[in-house]
Amino acid sequence: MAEKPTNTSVPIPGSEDPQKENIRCLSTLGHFGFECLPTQLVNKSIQKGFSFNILCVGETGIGKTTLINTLFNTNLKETKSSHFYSKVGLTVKTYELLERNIPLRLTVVKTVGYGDQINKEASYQPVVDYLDAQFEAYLQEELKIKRSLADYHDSRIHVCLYFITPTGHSLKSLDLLTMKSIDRRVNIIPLIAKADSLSKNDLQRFKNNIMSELNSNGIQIYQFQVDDEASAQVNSSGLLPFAVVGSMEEVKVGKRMVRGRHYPWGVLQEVENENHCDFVKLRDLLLSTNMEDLKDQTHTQHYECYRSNRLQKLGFSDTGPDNRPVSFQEMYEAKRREFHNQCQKEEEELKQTFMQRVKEKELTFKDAEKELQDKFEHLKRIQQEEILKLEEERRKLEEQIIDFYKMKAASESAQAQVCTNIKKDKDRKK
Ligand SMILES: Nc1nc2c(ncn2[C@@H]2O[C@H](COP(=O)(O)OP(=O)(O)OP(=O)(O)O)[C@@H](O)[C@H]2O)c(=O)[nH]1
Repeated sequence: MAEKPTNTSVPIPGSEDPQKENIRCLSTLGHFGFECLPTQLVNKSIQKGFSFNILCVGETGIGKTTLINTLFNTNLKETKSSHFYSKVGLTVKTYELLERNIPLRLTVVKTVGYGDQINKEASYQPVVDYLDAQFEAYLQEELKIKRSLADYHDSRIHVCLYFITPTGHSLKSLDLLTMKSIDRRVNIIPLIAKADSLSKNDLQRFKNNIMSELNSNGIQIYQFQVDDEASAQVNSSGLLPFAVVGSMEEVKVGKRMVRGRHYPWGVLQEVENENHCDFVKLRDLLLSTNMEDLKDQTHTQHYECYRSNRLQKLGFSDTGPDNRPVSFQEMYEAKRREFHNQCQKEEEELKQTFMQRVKEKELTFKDAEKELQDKFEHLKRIQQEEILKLEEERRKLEEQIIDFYKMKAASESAQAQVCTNIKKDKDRKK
């Protein structure tokens, strides 16, 4: 593309026009040219609207819903969950919020029944699976030929608010297990929930214990961006994890109405008083200064990590076996060849196995045939012997019959002779 001449007036040394020295320079009242780019971006973003996805992980009744309501100063309708679920579940709800004409599509994902089971693996696995499923859905959309990423509802989680039970001691094994398994998948911000139940000294000790446990277990939590002074301080000032108190209850203090928790003994815990808890710091850092960074980190760090692992598992890589960079086309061709060779190899192996089995079967059939033939010959021999025996017996029987008839004839003629002789005797006597 041809470069357009620019309108900048950089004076060339020695070329000052003495006539122009008296020209007045007026600064413009409006904005012109590309200095309007940020305005264009702002207008476009407002038109498009913003979206933010929060995952709240914490035990049942730890104050997840109350804190989200307090953060967004709204009343997101939630049903209370029970302690008797057989496994951990997740509720996903999306709300359309508006603050001074800035639309925000807020998705709140909340654990249900977390920490109520004996099997710890069953408690954190659904969270891990959910995070991966959102990355997978985005990856599938990216890999489509016809992508619609502009209006795609990106459900990847931008931040995980991890609610730590205010025991005052240390983290539970479930906290460590869960955070360890999700820290490469999401930006974790640890919170001490219901911090009003801890004294000031206990709270600071608890915070120190938690941070040293997270460090010693190599758990990576979200690092607030360093180009913002207030955010950068948080990383090293001992403020983390944020001690938060949630409440939507409005109480009159002097002439102003504040949100706070009123106790039976009369003291008031103000939610938005920085001397009472870290709620304001959390809200400022989360919503005012770091929201875009959280989304960036989700895309550039966590999603990128998932994507590269997933593609590597599918056999893709940026370099060949000789460490030479390879293009996607080359990789595709190599994979296709590899697949083709693999198919051929498997086909060959199948053929060999088939031939081997045919040979084996043939041998078995031959053996069986021979066995049958032998049996047949044996039976035939037995049958012939039987026939011969029967023939012999028949012959003997026939001889006996002939003898019998002969004897019968002889006896009949003898009987006839006797009868004749008797008759003759009788006739003679007469
Ligand atoms: N003391 C104290 N109580 C709180 C705080 N936040 C919430 N609660 C109370 O804790 C109870 C449970 O709060 P929810 O916000 O419903 O807790 P949840 O974690 O969303 O509960 P499930 O969704 O049912 O697991 C309610 O009675 C709240 O008023 C807090 O900061 N301090």
